[in-house]
Amino acid sequence: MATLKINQLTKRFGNHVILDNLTFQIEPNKIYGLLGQNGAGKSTLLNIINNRNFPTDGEIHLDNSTVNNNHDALQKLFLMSETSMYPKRSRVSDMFQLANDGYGQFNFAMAHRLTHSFGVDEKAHLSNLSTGLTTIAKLITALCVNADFIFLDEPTLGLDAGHRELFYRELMKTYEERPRTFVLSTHLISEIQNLVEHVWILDHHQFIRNEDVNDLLANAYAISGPSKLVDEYTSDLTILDQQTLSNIKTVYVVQPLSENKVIPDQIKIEHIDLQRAFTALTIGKEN
Ligand SMILES: Nc1ncnc2c1ncn2[C@@H]1O[C@H](COP(=O)(O)OP(=O)(O)OP(=O)(O)O)[C@@H](O)[C@H]1O
Repeated sequence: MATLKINQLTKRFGNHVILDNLTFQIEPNKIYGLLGQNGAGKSTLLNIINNRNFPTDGEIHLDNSTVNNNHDALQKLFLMSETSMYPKRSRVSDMFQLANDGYGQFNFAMAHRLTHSFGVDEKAHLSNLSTGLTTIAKLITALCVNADFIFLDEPTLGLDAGHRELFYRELMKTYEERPRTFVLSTHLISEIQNLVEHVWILDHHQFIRNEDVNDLLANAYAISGPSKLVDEYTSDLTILDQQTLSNIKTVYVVQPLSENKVIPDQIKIEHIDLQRAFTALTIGKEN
């Protein structure tokens, strides 16, 4: 299966740079997380990759063919986003039919099963659905469409905890049955930590991280203890974020720690999760 290659992609709105010279690959059969604060440029990036917006500079290739306005290449890509692409009077079943018309081999059996599990009426008009049910209808379409690269922009918008859990389970199930690539852009980072294999963290127009989640987390630490000892122990590290409570200081780092350095008894070093690492890497370093 082909690899998507994004080469020196820049996007400006007027004089405002949104994406600055991004080069990266999206490989087959992998689940990615695209993370970034509000306004970082995640939707813009996904829209450009999916030919719904155009880059100021740069190119996107599926192996050796350009994706821009290339029907065959675009047939392998599907974007589920907040923006509705459907006529107002569409029913849920029309979404499935359109996905079948556009991509072929829509998995209707799975879609019927999922509408039942999520409690969505296939005959319902989209305009009558709540925010959460609209998201569910779009998600079911995305999970059942016949595409090799599926991009989910805010896939859990308006979903309650039970439905989010059901979605994560169904995503894993269909991924195991028919591996393909999923890219999830979401703010619910803790919830996708165990789902995604690789993350891109978009900050200040560029990827500040483009790596496997396990590698990132293997080097993501909270180091705490008496302030003076923490300062001494971390003097050669890049502190991304810190908190002090009474005399106890906690600092956050995302980098390998030297194995040769003696850890004082009063210093505690713990691994942190993806949400905490993300906050340290983005918001933390600004404070
Ligand atoms: N058509 C447009 N014209 C001008 N500016 C735009 C346009 N679309 C997006 N922007 C700006 O580009 C920036 C990135 O927006 P984008 O929606 O891609 O961010 P995001 O990371 O998806 O944000 P969020 O997490 O809040 O959804 C924002 O500052 C936004 O205001």
